[in-house]
Amino acid sequence: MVRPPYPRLPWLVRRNVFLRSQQILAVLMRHGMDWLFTRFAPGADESQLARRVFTRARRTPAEEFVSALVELGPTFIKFGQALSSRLDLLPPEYIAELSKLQDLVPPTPYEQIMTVLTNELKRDPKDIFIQFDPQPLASASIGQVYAATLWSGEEVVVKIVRPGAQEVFEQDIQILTDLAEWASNHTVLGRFYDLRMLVDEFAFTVRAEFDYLREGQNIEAFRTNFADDPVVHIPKVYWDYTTRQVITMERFSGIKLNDLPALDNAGIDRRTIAENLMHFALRQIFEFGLYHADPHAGNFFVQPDGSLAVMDFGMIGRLTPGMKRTFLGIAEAISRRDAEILVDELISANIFYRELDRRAFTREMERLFDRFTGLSLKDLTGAQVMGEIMQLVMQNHLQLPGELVAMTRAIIISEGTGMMLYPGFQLFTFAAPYVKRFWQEERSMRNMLPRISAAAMDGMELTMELPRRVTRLLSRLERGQLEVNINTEELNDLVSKFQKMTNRMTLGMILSAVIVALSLIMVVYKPETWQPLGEFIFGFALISSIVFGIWLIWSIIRTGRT
Ligand SMILES: Nc1ncnc2c1ncn2[C@@H]1O[C@H](COP(=O)(O)OP(=O)(O)OP(=O)(O)O)[C@@H](O)[C@H]1O
Repeated sequence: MVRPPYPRLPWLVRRNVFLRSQQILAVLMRHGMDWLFTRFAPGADESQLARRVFTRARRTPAEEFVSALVELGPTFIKFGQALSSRLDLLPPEYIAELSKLQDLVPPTPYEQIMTVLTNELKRDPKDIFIQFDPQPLASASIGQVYAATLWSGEEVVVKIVRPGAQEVFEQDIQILTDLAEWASNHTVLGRFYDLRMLVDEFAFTVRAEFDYLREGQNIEAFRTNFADDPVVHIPKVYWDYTTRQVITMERFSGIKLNDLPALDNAGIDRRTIAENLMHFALRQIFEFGLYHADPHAGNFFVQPDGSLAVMDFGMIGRLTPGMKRTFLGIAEAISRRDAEILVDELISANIFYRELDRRAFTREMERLFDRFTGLSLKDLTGAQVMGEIMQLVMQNHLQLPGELVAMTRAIIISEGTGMMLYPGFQLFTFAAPYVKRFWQEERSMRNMLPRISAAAMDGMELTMELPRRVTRLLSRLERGQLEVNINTEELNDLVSKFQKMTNRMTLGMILSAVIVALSLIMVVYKPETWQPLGEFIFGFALISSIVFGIWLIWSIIRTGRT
């Protein structure tokens, strides 16, 4: 992945960064999270570390983790929210705690927000809005949302970035990046996961959320995709009143999706709402490859006919056709209970891992499928199946691509809301026609032709290149110049073990030599002829040799290399 450049901070800010780093470390330690920084040592494993935390903390480690994030402020709360989607990295109890995180922060005073609005729109807001409610509809970590009315009478919401929020975010990101860098080289967590990539992905997503022009473009893309869909409504963006830090869009009304009593009172069929919600999720993924990555119930207003008005397009996921095929490959492997194919698909999905026992992983997956034997897909929920697969992925220290995990999470959240609305809702049954349509589209001539022609071009290129490459290879082989570079972690481990062994042997030989030399000196020179200084040096050398010798024997016994 390309690392987005982050601005080099001036000296004064760097000083603040230093102070903030100290504060962050202090908070983490106070919440019993020093295990995060446990230095890498062969044999250490996270379950031992987690147990240590259990014995130390009054609350569960997951609760401690979340309260530390809350104490550290908006960037860390957002980081926690991003981590709550990482079903592949964290155990379910952490995901459950992190999902409760809300970034509701005390509102920035109205006057300060108005200054941003005036500076951004370069006009007095009174010239644009006939009415502007000073009480925010919502106050999140990035921006505040206000209800307003344009002079034309159109009802809008105006989202305004909080002044200074991005500076604080950049400062915290620098610290998180430095921590991730250090932890990658020195800690147990860093041994298994690409922490730097995790922070980079997070920084990339949140930076995008600070850019309302981008959010406006996302909304436009969704409006185009769902223009002909009667059950999904996407707000209109007012571009004349939209800048990087201000976005003005159509205001929706309706009943929030999670307000079940209000939905029942209004007599709206809950099953229809659940199906509309899942229809929205599946069309995004299988048809457009562009999806709302945060489809929690609070982001939808239900209309009287059961259709859905969608809000909050800050977090958007994109899927390449390849990623879509991988996802469907995974779904097909699950439906056929074929562990081999499932592992193949996961591995080909560009996952990150440092070490993987593929056979053991496949066996564990087979065991998982055995547990599902006798159950049809109709009896299972997506959350159950994906949750269990993600558990195995986590236990084997695999890190899936962020897009794949975010999409899985989006489906699982929609399924959860669907089941809350209508307990009989079945994801797999409902999704089947969407999947079928996707495959038909995939295998249609229109889609196959470009892929076939690309493959044919690759094949031709290879055929033309092949004789030259084979000749070069053979001539190198004849000259004995063929070099093979092997650079694996295991080999490095082995080399370092050999070095340790050699060092010990050398040290042992030196110690033996010193002890033999000292014994000879004792025999040749009579102790009564010695000066006090000589006695001292002799005694010191003898005691040091004995201590060293004992340490050497003890360290050999400890590591079991006798
Ligand atoms: N188009 C809209 N019509 C009506 N209300 C809206 C609209 N957009 C946003 N809101 C209200 O403002 C709230 C916050 O909006 P939104 O989620 O877009 O802001 P945000 O700053 O991205 O917040 P968060 O960080 O929580 O996602 C929504 O839950 C909703 O109540």
